[in-house]
Amino acid sequence: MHQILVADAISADGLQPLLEYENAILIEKKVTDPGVDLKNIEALLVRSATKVTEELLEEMPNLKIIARAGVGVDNIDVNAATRRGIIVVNAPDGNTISTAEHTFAMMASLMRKIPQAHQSVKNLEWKRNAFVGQELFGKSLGIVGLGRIGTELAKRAKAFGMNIYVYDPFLTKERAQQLKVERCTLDEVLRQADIITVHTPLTPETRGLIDAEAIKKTKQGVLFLNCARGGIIDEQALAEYIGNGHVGGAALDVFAVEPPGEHPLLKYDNVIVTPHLGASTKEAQLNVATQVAKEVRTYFEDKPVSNSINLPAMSKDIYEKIRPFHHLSKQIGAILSQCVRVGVHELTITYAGTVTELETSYLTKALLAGFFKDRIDVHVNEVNALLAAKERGITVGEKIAGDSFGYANSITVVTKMNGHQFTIRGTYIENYGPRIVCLNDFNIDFLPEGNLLYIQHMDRPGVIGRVGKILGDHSINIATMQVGRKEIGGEAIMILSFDKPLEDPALELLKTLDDIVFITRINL
Ligand SMILES: NC(=O)C1=CN([C@@H]2O[C@H](COP(=O)(O)OP(=O)(O)OC[C@H]3O[C@@H](n4cnc5c(N)ncnc54)[C@H](O)[C@@H]3O)[C@@H](O)[C@H]2O)C=CC1
Ligand SMILES: O=C(O)C(=O)COP(=O)(O)O
Repeated sequence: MHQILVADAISADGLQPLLEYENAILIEKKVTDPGVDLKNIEALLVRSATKVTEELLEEMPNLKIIARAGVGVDNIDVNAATRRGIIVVNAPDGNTISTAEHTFAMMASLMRKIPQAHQSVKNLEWKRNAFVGQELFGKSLGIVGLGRIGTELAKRAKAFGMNIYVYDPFLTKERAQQLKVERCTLDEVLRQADIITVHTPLTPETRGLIDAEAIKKTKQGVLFLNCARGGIIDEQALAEYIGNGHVGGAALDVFAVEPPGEHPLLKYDNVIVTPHLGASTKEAQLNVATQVAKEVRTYFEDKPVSNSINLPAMSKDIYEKIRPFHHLSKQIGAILSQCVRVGVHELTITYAGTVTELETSYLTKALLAGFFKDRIDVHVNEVNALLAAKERGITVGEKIAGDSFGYANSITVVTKMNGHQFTIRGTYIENYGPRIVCLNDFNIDFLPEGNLLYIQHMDRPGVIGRVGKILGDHSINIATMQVGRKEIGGEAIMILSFDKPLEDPALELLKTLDDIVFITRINL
């Protein structure tokens, strides 16, 4: 049973895919609640409230997947999760419309002083002259970050007759033309806009993007909106420029520290605020909860997740195509690891034939995961495989080649260690399955599954018979046997498979046989 901790307020309706999943138990508690057995939790579902720190991950050794029911993952230490092989997924588009609408509502409220007027009437006042506002029509809106939310906001602002100036280093000219927005530098946005709104993620690059220097460049009376993340606009600088009258007001849904407590910005009448409500609609919460619940279930059903922050995205169709090669790559890695029981410093993986049409970097990671499994005590998967290799000083190279050795496809790994090298090649044959077709430069053909024995021996009469006798004496039934050699009388290999694992006594006796050069069990 997979234990899933729902640590923040996530829509119960949206969690249906997990509630209906017979292999999961849902625990709705905060990570700090007494009695939560963090050690056994395999999936953690959060919004922005729970801070998923390295310290928390330390306490969760069985955690496999963190699902963020929303967009921003700045509350999650993604690097620490990646190092531990924990997949991080989010729900990137479930709350786009809600957040764009909220930003628009904040902008309109700020321009027409609705919250202040509302409070005044509630206070039994009727001050019509105190709340004279401004029209949105004809004003310049500066958007910093034209992603999903920025784009939806731009469309709505266009409909209200606003002129849109955008700063987004990743925005192409074509996209800007299509959306009828003006592509600018940050300085141009700062100088031209009547209202400036930020819609970037919070990253080291965007933290303090709008600081005192930036605010100094804006028009007198400019208005600021932040419905993205606290900290993108420097709060101290904003408070200073509202205080000196240069900035005409601000609408804030987010703060650097939430809740903000006694914050200097809260004392100004021309600052309107909401408690991080951008995504708080029934629709958005249902969307994001459903998205992450499906992702977690998909993960536990051993299928590819779609919205991972630390894994490549893959559609179901692509996954179906890559699946046999993914399995083959893992098996190649595992065979390699069991054949080469010394430290390696280089792995070069060459893909040829039909497999090159697929995402080979994903296969490389799977191969490394197979290689590190049972070799190191850290759980290695596609998420942290490259990091694990780097940390251990293993250079991983990936090549695409034209020659697939007569097969429709091939994956060849050349491993280098202490002046030696070891080569393994596999292929996937449609309607037949995965095959290892070369091992240590010997051509061979075996199915990479089950309990195998790899023997390298001198090609002399009687060797196979003596091996068979020892196995027979130990009541070990040989299921399959493949042999290969380079030349008559030279070295040869045999790969045997058994119905059950080969026990030590038989292996030790086999090692004593003359003409055996190398022998190792391979358990897959
Ligand atoms: N208030 C709330 O409840 C919500 C807040 N958010 C916040 O809004 C942010 C944006 O969400 P989406 O639009 O869905 O993300 P997105 O990834 O679609 O868009 C982000 C945009 O920012 C741009 N960008 C990145 N670095 C930049 C930089 N240095 N300068 C200018 N532009 C830069 C990117 O090119 C991209 O176009 C999220 O990261 C999240 O923090 C999201 C949902 C709800
Ligand atoms: O999706 C986001 O990035 C948000 O900021 C929404 O946060 P929330 O899930 O409402 O805590």
